[in-house]
Amino acid sequence: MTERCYKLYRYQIPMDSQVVLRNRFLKQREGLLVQIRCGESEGWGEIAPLPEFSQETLDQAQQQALEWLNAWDQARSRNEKLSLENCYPSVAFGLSCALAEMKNKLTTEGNFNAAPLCYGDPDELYEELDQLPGEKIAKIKVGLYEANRDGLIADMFLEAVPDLKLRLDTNRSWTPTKAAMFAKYVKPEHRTRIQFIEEPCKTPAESLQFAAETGIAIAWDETVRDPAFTVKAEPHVAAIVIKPTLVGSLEKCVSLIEQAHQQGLIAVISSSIESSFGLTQLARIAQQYTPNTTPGLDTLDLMKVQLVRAWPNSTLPLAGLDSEYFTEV
Ligand SMILES: O=C(O)CCC(=O)c1ccccc1C(=O)O
Ligand SMILES: [Mg+2]
Repeated sequence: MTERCYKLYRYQIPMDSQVVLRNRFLKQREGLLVQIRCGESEGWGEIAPLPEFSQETLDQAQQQALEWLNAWDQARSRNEKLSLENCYPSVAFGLSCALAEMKNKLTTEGNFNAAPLCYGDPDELYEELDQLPGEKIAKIKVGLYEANRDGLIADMFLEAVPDLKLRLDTNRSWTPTKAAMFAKYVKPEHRTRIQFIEEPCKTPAESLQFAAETGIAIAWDETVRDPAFTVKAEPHVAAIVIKPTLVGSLEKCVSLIEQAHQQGLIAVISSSIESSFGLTQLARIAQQYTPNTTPGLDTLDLMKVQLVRAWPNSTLPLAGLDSEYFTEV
């Protein structure tokens, strides 16, 4: 009989003091690493509900993960499978990753060419773009300042860097009037190099209307997590953004990716501010399932330390399971 065992490690790491999530500062990032072992095979995953975005709390996720693992152990001893269907998204994602790793279903190669993320200082982005290998693609958070300023900045980048493609993210913050102000400052000949704006307006209908009026492509992010969401090709919709920690199991994410590709849409694997452990696993998922798309994973530098697995070329210190950041559950 194969011996099965599992362990949870809870982590808490300090963040850059500047990180704001919706309405609050995120001073610490907390989550769990899960290890499962079946005989000689071992797999790991990260379960890290994101405050302000996930419905579940970390305590709820931890309890559910323990219950599932216990039930899984029993089910496996009867040679049965146990579904992740009814688990919280963060739990389903972390556990499905651990299972996939254990079964050697996840490639070891990763796509670490994440799109550099810019929160507003253009000079920082110029520097990063200079050093970017391959496709020149960057992401700017907009909707935080005035819409005409956002438009000016986007247009300036597109003018200054002729092979640059931009992703913009408004997080549903513009009214139709503000969205129109933004567009007014982006010259029509530059608009095709906006790969997409994620959720420009407060509602999907307004975002579609904006895209139709301006010819600027959009992408769904928040909308993907709407229980009623289905993948469908619509005019000016270029992409769906998939944040696995907020979406669910690897299988569910892969199904969304396949549906997107069938409909001619880009699927972008993106961060929910996981630790370097989770981010490197997301880079591997991106490499395996969206090999031609730059993932949105440039969030490691919001943290002060990396955990267990290092992101290539990151200068942040790497802490192990025996470090002060971990407690075994
Ligand atoms: O998508 C990316 O490139 C980075 C991740 C990101 O922007 C994000 C990370 C956590 C929560 C929300 C968001 C967002 O898309 O607004
Ligand atoms: Mg977004």
